[in-house]
Amino acid sequence: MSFEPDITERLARARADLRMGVPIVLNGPVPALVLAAETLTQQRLTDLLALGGAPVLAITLRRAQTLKARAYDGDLARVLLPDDAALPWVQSVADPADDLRAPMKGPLLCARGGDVTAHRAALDLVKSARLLPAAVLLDVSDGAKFAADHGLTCLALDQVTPHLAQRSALHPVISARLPMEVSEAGRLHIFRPEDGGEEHYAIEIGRPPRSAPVLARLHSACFTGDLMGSLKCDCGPQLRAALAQMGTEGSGILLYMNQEGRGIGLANKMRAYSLQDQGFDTVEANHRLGFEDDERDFRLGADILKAMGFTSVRLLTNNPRKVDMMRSSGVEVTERVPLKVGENRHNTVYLATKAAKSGHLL
Ligand SMILES: Nc1nc2c(ncn2[C@@H]2O[C@H](COP(=O)(O)OP(=O)(O)OP(=O)(O)O)[C@@H](O)[C@H]2O)c(=O)[nH]1
Ligand SMILES: [Zn+2]
Repeated sequence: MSFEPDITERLARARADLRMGVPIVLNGPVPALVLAAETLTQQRLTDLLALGGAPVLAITLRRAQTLKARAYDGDLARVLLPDDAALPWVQSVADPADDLRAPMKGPLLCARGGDVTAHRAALDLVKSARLLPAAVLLDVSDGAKFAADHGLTCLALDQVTPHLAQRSALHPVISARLPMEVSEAGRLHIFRPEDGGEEHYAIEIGRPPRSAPVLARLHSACFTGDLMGSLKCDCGPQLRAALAQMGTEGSGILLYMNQEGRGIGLANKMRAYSLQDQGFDTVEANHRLGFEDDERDFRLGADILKAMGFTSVRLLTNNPRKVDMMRSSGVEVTERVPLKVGENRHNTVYLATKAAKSGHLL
């Protein structure tokens, strides 16, 4: 029946459920009930514990390393919930906010052996829902029946896993003229992903010929820097300098990617800022939260360029990963154009950390 949602649509629904604190069921060889740790309530935790069995809190290897929990599963760990687990226990394993003030009393006991496909998919899902990367899972005997009885979204794990590994296709929605301070010949293009995720934008300055390398900037959203004039990073000045250079040259493409906080979302970026207030640097803060230092998929930017007919760029960046990713995605980078602006006394350490730990060019 054509009205039935396909796996892409069901995954979007599952992300929305997890963000609202509603459980989902991942139906594989060992069906599992899944709840995002961040949006778990005491009532749902109590109900989950009443089901019996051995619930676990899945966390990433990064978070496990901070907590000194044994990650027997390589990229993740399954921390066993104590019988009397209450919500604050789940929150303090998932969220590093109080790591220093009230360190977890260990040791945390972790499951080993068995299949972790559901746990891995659950972590992918909560990450893509822009929540903390931690999820509570409980094995249930009949996943489809459990989901139907409780009105929950039920996903077949053998469809979920290959789907999460792919990136979503982006489709052009609309474009319109946008006269701007840097150039009156501006045009804004909107691209929408199929997976229900955030839209990305391309700002075209002038009418760059598709046959020659275009001056291009792959810019990740930074609400604090781009809009609020934050001095903690260099994003706002980089955005304005890139547009100004395109205006001066008379043509260019600025891709404004809604990958806030290097792909972890604004709420998680603010969690990282709060950890930075406790003395951790930008990379350590991401790791303590359970993220990699950079969770962005730059290939989306290459997808937009190609959709617009560009095959070759002069890329405004100090980040060699952006250059590498463009090239491996089939977009030629004829030149890396450095973008050194916006250093101030608040972001000197941030910029030095990116150079030392993330390979940014000074
Ligand atoms: N997680 C996290 N994200 C941050 C922090 N500071 C800035 N960001 C984000 O970092 C990203 C910076 O994006 P870009 O300026 O496009 O990328 P870049 O890797 O610095 O590379 P170039 O500017 O091209 O050299 C934005 O998404 C910001 O929101 C931080 O301390 N933690
Ligand atoms: Zn920024």
